[in-house]
Amino acid sequence: MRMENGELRIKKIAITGGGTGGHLKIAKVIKEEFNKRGIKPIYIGSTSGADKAWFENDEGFEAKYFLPSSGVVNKKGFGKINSLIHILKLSFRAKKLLKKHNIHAVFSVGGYSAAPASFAALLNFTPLFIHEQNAHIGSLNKLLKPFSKRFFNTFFYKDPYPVENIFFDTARVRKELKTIIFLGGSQGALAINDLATNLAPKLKEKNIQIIHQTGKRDFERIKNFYIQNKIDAEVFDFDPNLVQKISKADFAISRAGASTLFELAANRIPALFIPYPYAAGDHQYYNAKFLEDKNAGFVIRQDEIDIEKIESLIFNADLEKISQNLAEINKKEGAKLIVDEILKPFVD
Ligand SMILES: CC(=O)N[C@H]1[C@@H](OP(=O)(O)OP(=O)(O)OC[C@H]2O[C@@H](n3ccc(=O)[nH]c3=O)[C@H](O)[C@@H]2O)O[C@H](CO)[C@@H](O)[C@@H]1O
Repeated sequence: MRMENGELRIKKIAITGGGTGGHLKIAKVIKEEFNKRGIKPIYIGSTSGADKAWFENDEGFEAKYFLPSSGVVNKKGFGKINSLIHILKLSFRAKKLLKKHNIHAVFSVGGYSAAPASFAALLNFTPLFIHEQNAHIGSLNKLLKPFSKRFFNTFFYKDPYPVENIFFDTARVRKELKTIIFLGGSQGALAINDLATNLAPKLKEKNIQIIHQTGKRDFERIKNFYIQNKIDAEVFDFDPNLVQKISKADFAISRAGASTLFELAANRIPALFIPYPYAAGDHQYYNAKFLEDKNAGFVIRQDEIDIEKIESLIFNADLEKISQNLAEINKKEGAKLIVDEILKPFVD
């Protein structure tokens, strides 16, 4: 396992977890950092959620496994007990996979999809590294935290949040509002879509360009709205190259999922966050509050949306000041630091 002649000889890593885009994005960025170092990790995710869609055809992994794991948090009574037994069985399956690939470290991004391989790591005495994305610790991460070798988090421990370097490389200080972008997170958000359509006439009047990510469910409705109202807008459901859209904009109105939030911060684009109200522990609100407290963004709860107030905020915000303050929120090389830490025992 040790390094010989300055070279890392054995480095077998498993990445686990997913469910939604926010978790999967971390898994992807970390995988790419391992790939840069000539390491192809294995991936252990779930058949539920978006894991397969993101990684099934990803050649950056040596092998991919999708186990039938699902959440236990919202279940009660026998349902909960059955789910726990099911996870235990899957953990033994994952344990065999870790053995088969001779895995030296497991990196988890959390979520139900991470449960089997994380428990398997503990059963095998394999070091477990956890990345918690949010300002409120998820239930699986809370349970596993005391057993983890390292627990990464930007809000509590100031670890840089791993985002693709391109968000930093295309960053610029915003000074004037010419283009606005609406973002609903990996699945889109009806509340953000409705807010956008309410603001659109005023934005048109002020000659402000609109970019709008709708999510799949609401794409047709929103596209038709802009056509019917003769408002020019760049509308899309999901674009894997989101940075290209964000970097063109001068202000964002967005859900407060952690990956989106730190990508926006890296690009130094001022944002108004409308947190998803049902996120566990209200974590999207606390994610956004972290920025607002540093004068690096705004947060308004979904049930407190007031169009006039929001118009006034958008048109009067000191974009330059916020954009400058955003420089302190996230630092480049978040993925590099995590991978360095995971590989540390194998480097002299
Ligand atoms: C409802 C809910 O609980 N959502 C959680 C979920 O959010 P969600 O899955 O929406 O995740 P985030 O907002 O954190 O990230 C979305 C990711 O998808 C990417 N993207 C999005 C749109 C697009 O068109 N193209 C694209 O590539 C973004 O660049 C970003 O990297 O995981 C996050 C990370 O744990 C949490 O903070 C969120 O609270």
